Amino acid sequence: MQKTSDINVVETRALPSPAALLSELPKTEAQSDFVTRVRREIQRVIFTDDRRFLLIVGPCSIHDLEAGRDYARRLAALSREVADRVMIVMRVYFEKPRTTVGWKGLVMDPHLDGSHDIATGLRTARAFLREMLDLGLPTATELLDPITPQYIADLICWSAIGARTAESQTHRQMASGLSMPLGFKNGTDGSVTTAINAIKAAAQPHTFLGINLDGSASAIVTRGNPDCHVVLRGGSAGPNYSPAHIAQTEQLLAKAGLIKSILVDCSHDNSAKQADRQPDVIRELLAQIAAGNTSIMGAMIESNLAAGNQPFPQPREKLRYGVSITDACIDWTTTETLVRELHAALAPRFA
Ligand SMILES: O=C[C@H](O)[C@H](O)COP(=O)(O)O
Ligand SMILES: C=C(OP(=O)(O)O)C(=O)O
Repeated sequence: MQKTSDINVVETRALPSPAALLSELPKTEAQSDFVTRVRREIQRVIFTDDRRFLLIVGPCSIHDLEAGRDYARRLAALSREVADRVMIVMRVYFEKPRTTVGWKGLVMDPHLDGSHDIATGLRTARAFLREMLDLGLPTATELLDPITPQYIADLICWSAIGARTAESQTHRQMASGLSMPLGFKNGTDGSVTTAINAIKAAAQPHTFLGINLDGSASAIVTRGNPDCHVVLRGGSAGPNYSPAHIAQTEQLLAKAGLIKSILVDCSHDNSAKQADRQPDVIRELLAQIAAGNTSIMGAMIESNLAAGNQPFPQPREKLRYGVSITDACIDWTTTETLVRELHAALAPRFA
């Protein structure tokens, strides 16, 4: 008989079940309380009465755990310093969507060598998230593969669905069952309607295919996630954080019956992938806030210990410490100065 399936499948490798990983690396009561409290605080910043500015900041991707810890310790200290006006959440991104191909993040390839040891990737991600929470640092990530959340989502305070997947029904369904506030990016073509449609879809109940905690194929039945918002990240036509773009997004949100709450990603097409333009984007947002804007509730910045990025793949021992292997970032000193500037500029709001 002719073979009609698995023609292009080389191998299937069994993974530990989510339940096995959760029991190997359980969360403590303190971590659970922290995640619950932070999610509630973020929800209040997005939708109700917490007037702090939500700042999602950190590396484009985590590839070196020691550098990630080094960055996190600095960010935790800075976060305590500005906590009265700025709510800092660290980008702890383990899954990277690619325009064509490239390294897909620590979950998919933790050894950075194309061996794709996903079991180790999931274990590493979970262990690292626990460390972040123990530092008192809220966690943000992009959820890309629809199975990954079963292994790590209990340790995540805020998540993103990226520009390449905001239009995907699979991701909207997944979002409908997630327990944390979540930002949908506008499409890579700049379409904000994509993100708005995603918010509407994710708020509804869904039933879809997934795995349960034991790893068995299951129909997952969700309630709908009411805590989703728009993230403006620019698009193929250029940036979308100008007063005119913000006003247009407010109108689209109002027309859809959604709250006018917008987070601006200062990176990606909002800075033409020139990382050092990100401070200017923050300054423009601050100018709009000073002029009376109330819909901009936060921003995202790609930042690392050192500026820029470095070519990848290349031998691990040749990688420069604290430098991104995905998108370029601003360095720590620039980040620290910018966050303090943001904190100072927000003083009138709390006077
Ligand atoms: O944030 C990361 C990147 O912009 C995204 O993963 C796409 O990267 P690529 O265009 O280099 O594949
Ligand atoms: C991939 C990312 O962003 P976007 O989906 O906006 O390209 C990201 O924030 O890492």
